[in-house]
Amino acid sequence: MTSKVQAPRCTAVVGLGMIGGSIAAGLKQAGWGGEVLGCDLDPSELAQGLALGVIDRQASLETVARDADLIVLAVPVLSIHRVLERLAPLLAKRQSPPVVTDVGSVKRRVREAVVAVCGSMPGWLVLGHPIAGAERSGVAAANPALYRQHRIILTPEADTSPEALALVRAMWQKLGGELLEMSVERHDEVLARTSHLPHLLAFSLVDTLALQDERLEIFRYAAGGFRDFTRIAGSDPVMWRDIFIGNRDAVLHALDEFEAGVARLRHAVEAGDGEEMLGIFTRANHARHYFQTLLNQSSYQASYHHMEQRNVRYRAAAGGRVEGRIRVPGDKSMSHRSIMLGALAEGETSVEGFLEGEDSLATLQAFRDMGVVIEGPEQGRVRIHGVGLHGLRKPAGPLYLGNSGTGMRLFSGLLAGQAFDTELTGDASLSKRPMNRVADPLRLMGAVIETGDGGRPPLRIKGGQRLHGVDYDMPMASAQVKSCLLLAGMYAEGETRVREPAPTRDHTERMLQGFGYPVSREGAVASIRGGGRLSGGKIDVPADISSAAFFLVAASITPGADLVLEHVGINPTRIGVINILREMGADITLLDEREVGGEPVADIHVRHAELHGIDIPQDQVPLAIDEFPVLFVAAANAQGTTRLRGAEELRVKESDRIQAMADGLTALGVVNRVLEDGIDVVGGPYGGGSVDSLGDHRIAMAFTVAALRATGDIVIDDCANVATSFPNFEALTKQVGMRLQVEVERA
Ligand SMILES: O=C(O)C1=C[C@@H](OP(=O)(O)O)[C@@H](O)[C@H](O)C1
Ligand SMILES: C=C(OP(=O)(O)O)C(=O)O
Repeated sequence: MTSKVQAPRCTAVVGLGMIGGSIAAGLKQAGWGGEVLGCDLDPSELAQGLALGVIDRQASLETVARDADLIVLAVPVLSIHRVLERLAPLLAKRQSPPVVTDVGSVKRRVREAVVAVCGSMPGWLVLGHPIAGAERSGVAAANPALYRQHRIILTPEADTSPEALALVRAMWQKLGGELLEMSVERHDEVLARTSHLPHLLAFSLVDTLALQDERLEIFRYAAGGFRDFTRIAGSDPVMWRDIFIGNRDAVLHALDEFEAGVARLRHAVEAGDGEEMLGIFTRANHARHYFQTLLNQSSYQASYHHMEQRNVRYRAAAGGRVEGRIRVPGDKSMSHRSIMLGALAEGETSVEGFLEGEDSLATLQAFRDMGVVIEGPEQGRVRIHGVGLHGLRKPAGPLYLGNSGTGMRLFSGLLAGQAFDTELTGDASLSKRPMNRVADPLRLMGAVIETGDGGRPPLRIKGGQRLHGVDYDMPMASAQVKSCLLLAGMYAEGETRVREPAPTRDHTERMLQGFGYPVSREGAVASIRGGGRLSGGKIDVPADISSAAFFLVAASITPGADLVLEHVGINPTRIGVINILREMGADITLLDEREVGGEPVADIHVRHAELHGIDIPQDQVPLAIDEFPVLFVAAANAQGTTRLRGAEELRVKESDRIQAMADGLTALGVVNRVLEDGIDVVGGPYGGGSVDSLGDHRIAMAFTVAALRATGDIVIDDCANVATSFPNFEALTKQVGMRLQVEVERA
């Protein structure tokens, strides 16, 4: 309970069934304080509640109205009207009314009942609904843990009293619930879809089968599927009758949507349309997995669903070892591109080594939203049923790209050439990142794009535009901008030419070629002609050198370290981190160099070495752009000063990476000096401390590595986004001997 709210002297539960009983029992068990009264029409329920210790005292409604400071109405929805008719005049006699709340599964109907009795919604009444239940009913089934880690929806009105709301929130928090607030209308729509419709289907399926088979013979054979699907048909019939009467319109609307969906599937089954079935089943399968991980909460999902944020805190204990052989997850840049080109290709594309991180999963989901059938991912394997360059369908809503700058910038190019309008959105971090770098050149090509304030997301892209090739000089060295324009170039008339001020990663060019789409390169210019086609094939995504970088530095700075990183992509436009570390004195050897699907790959052997500070060569900056956070940690462990210049791009990544790293290093006692386009880091011993990753995955991982040589533990806040690029980071750190503990707390 929050410290401001005083627990009431007397809490009353009116309606002592399973739901009300669980509230009473939970409050008593959690030490809510004061007396807990039970009130029910059925004297045997009350007697049982008393015998079981669920309540302290049985009470009439008159006693409740006189004594209670908090009243929970846990009666069926259609009985609320009747209870209020008796309760309201009794409460009117009190000087200050108690706080009243309810637990009904439909809210509009309850509000109507309140208004009918009281004339308007009183400020002391807070409507609520715990999303928890069980098939058993009656106080004997009361479970004090029923609400723990379950969602509790409150639907306060504009004039609900803040004190009343705070008390009801405190009660649910005491019971372990997780609170959400929304409007009455939204609640009823959401619940119609997520709860009422599935119950309706379960009741109906069991009833239909039971009627067909009077001796219920069929149920003897009913296996897991039937059992799982129909479990909820065992729920309380009276409660559910009330819910369907109470939420009639929203339920009918949900049922209409469902019938349309069933009709589509029926048609596919009738026509033997395997492709359509696969589409429906893979989308459903994915949605189901996604839903299951929702409660585990990554920030991607939390911000999309406007859920209570959690702070994932890393506690990296000082010291540790770095040894063994590991394979870090698949390359993020290539994973995004494999889905994009696979979806736009003709024929199937199978991908291995796909990064199952949130950024690339957001890209995958966006194509599903545009009608592309994608099987997997399962252990890095994905099969994409390409629809061709003109086969995408208009998505039903905005495409949500989470934390991913690459996603948003590459999508803007390929969507500028589609026949339909789209909107691209992202999380809080992505919503602050500059998008004019793609919107401006795309407009030169004839695209129509609106950005949010200051050239930030969301991006609204108008479809049906005729694009034409341009000759574009990029003002910054950005592979995302280059890739965006090359993708748009496939839809443009004539040739699109992009000149880069310094070489940047060339995965788009390589992969386009691999899909049979010609791209030419003369010096600093990459060019493409519109009107070609992509043909699907196989893609092997190597391990991501940007993820390997954390372990390259970890091993380099840790005495005795000896580590092999397997199957890492060593594309020359990505190996700045190796070049820079070697120049600092690192002991890094490439083993078994080979080419896999058009990309060079090697196992990387790295051992501890004494590092020394250097002036980082400017031509290496774009080739190591994502690796600087952890390179600064290498610098903190080197003899002398390491100087970085020409890296202003670091200021517009998931965080301002120059400032975020400088602040964290300073907190540990590492001397540094910040410049507009870089930083000086002075090597030397440093301590532990608290740092904020600012929700930036690479800052979080960099400070985890720093702990290997710190004299105290490093605590890092806001680390959920590590899952965007490196979902098994924690497991791999443990595997090599680092000492990372992950804690999750409600923010
Ligand atoms: O094209 C890509 O896949 C990427 C390009 C780089 O961004 P910029 O193009 O902004 O430099 C990099 O920081 C990002 O992580 C991935
Ligand atoms: C900058 C990065 O990614 P993005 O731009 O795709 O968000 C990164 O992964 O470091």
